[in-house]
Amino acid sequence: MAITHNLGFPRIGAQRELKFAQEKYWRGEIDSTELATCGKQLRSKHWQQQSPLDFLPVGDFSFYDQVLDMSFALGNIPSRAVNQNNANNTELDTYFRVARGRSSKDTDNSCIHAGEMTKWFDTNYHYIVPEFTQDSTFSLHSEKLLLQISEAKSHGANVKPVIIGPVTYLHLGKEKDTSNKLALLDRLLPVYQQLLAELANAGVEWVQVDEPILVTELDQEWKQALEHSYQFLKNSPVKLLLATYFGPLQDNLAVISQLPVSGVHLDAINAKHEVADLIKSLPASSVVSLGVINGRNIWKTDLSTTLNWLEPIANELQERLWIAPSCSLLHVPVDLESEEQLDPEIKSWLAFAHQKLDELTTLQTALNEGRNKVSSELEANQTAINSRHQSTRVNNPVVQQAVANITPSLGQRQSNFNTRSKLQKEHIKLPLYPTTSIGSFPQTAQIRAARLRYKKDQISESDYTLLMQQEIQYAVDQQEALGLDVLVHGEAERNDMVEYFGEQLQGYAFSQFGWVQSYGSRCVKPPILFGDISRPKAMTVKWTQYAQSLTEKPMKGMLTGPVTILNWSFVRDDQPRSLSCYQLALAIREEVQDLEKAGVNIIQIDEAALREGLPLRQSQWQEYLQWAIESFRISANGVEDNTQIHTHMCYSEFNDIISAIADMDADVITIETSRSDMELLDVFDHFNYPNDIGPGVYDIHTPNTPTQAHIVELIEKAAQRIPAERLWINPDCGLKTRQWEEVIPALQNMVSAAQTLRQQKLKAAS
Ligand SMILES: CN1c2c(nc(N)[nH]c2=O)NC[C@@H]1CNc1ccc(C(=O)N[C@@H](CCC(=O)N[C@@H](CCC(=O)N[C@@H](CCC(=O)O)C(=O)O)C(=O)O)C(=O)O)cc1
Ligand SMILES: N[C@@H](CCS)C(=O)O
Ligand SMILES: [Zn+2]
Repeated sequence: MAITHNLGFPRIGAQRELKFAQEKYWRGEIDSTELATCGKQLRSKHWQQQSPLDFLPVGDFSFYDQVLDMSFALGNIPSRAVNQNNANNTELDTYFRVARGRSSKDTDNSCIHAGEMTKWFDTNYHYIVPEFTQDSTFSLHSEKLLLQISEAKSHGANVKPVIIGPVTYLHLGKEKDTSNKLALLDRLLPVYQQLLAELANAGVEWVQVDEPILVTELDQEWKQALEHSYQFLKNSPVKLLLATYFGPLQDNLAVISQLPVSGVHLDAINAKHEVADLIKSLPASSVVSLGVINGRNIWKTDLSTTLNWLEPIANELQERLWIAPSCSLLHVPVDLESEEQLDPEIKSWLAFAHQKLDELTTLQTALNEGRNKVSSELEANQTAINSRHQSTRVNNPVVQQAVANITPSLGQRQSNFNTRSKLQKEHIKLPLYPTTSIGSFPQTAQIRAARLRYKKDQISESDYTLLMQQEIQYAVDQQEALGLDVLVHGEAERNDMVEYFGEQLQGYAFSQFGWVQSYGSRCVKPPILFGDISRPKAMTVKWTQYAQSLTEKPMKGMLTGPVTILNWSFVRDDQPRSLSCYQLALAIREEVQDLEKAGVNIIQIDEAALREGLPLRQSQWQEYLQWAIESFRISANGVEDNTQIHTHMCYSEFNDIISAIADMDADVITIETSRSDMELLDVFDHFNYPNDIGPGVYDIHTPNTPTQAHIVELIEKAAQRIPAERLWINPDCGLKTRQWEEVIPALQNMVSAAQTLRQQKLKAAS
């Protein structure tokens, strides 16, 4: 008898109800009761939808982030966020203050900095990093989880709370002083023990304890921490299902098999080859939960092939076999049925969260009652799988041939950087410390509303073009007035830096409602890469040309690079990622060349997700970097020497991959550095990185205006590491999430900082 369960359900809501409620609360348009009601309704709806499963997840809902929720449950709240001055301060306000730097009640815009945010393993979800000091203490605050357990039970459900395990929790966090966070483990474990006791009191039988760090390379001390922790929790009054996901266990399989837990969940999509060894290594009483439905993509599961593999395992394990998606469904959209505009053939190949759970229950019925009980479901599934395999829309021989014809020369510039740099200086006249921005300007409600009207056919294409041109004109005027040196068109016409390109490339499909949470209330709608990629026509040229027509200053063309498009799309599972990336590289190369032909002298190719896309295990980095860097080079290097190629990356910890970054050979790289006080530049200095660098001089994630003096200070620090002649001045990242009222004074200070430094340099020279 196989048992079904789910590791987590998307909480944002099929219509992004949670996002809209969060943002209304932050704007003061609804109160905390209304926000709580929205949360309760969503949870209730989601449990209802998961009701065919044997165990429902509880604790996967969050008003911002599940890691932050864990910090609150463990009483690990940064003291700066606890506002003692405000008697009306609620826990919700404190919570949002940690998440966002301020809460809806902080009308004074007080400068409490938000908790650091970083990506959740190799996904596009971002969590709030727990903070530790040597004085950190922990205390249990389980009220919210207990309340949700009783809510779930009122649905008559078998509940399975989901918590982040103690070792992963510590591993994910950051020491804010010189302490060693592992030393905190013994303070943390009693709180976990207390939590498990409270869950038992609430009638819980199983608790899912997530320890995804088990799919990463772990030092001996972290392996020991796992052993120590689960020995400590061994006599807990609930059964523990230790959940790992996102990859194989490799040498950690030996660790996990020694842990005294009642069950283990393995990602059987990415670690199918480890299933037999895991079963062998676990005690005969242990539950084996297999993640057999891919929780990271949107493709239908091949149910018959899965059953061929799973049936013997089910026979062997009997009631010890649990089946589930490979990981939480947080990373996929909610419901395919909402999609009305997807091509029916492509739609028939897809499964979102709802459909994945349907697949799971079909597998369960087939295993427990025989395939003939679900013969029509299996037949329909097989038809869809065959249709995808055989579709002529997937394969494009011309594209396949073009990839086969790739030679190293495609990734080579004509001359080396020194020669190019001289030519570019003659061609594009720029002052010392040239100022620029990263590309996007505020995506105002007006811009989004215009796009929505266009998508709903309420305005014509020409009206929409006109509206976007007005936005471009506005952005250009502002930049002229500010005195920036290299201008951008502002990206008003782009819904998202990846989806926008997906919408225009052949081989991509895109959804209407396929939203996935990226952080807090912010969502992305990853385009669906289903076939060979080609570019039917130019994608950005007319907007850039229009922008250039409005100014004498150089206008930077703005593209997203192949690696970032790949990493932030739902990708094919029928060919290696590297192959899809090369196809994207060829398409972007054509766009770069068209921009150059149209007279655009500076072209930025954003690779925001190149560093982020590194595999979880360092042993796989080289292989990834080889094809990723080559793809970037293919996209960028088909231009004349006097065309200047820029790239941009927001997450700029380059210590381990600086030679790969240098191999990209972009003429200019703009990076995020302001919060590190320019220390992230050390590695460029030590490596003698040869090309130009624009270290971000202010953090775009906060509404605070950087002062001119602070920017000057940062640039001076940068100039201690990189020769001034090779420095550019720009913000850390794009400005799409900011408002014009914030952008203007910040850029004013940035431009005047550059002017001050130029004058200082002149004086010093005379
Ligand atoms: C740099 N980042 C990105 C990542 N991944 C990407 N694919 N793209 C990125 O930029 N990963 C790492 C980071 C994550 N950061 C962000 C930052 C900001 C957002 C964000 O603002 N998301 C928006 C949605 C953006 C979008 O696609 N907008 C569309 C649709 C707009 C919309 O919702 N329209 C409403 C009506 C609105 C109105 O009337 O005013 C509707 O359709 O109902 C568009 O502009 O057309 C968000 O709101 O969450 C994401 C990740
Ligand atoms: N050109 C993009 C890069 C973001 S990482 C922007 O400015 O938004
Ligand atoms: Zn960026």
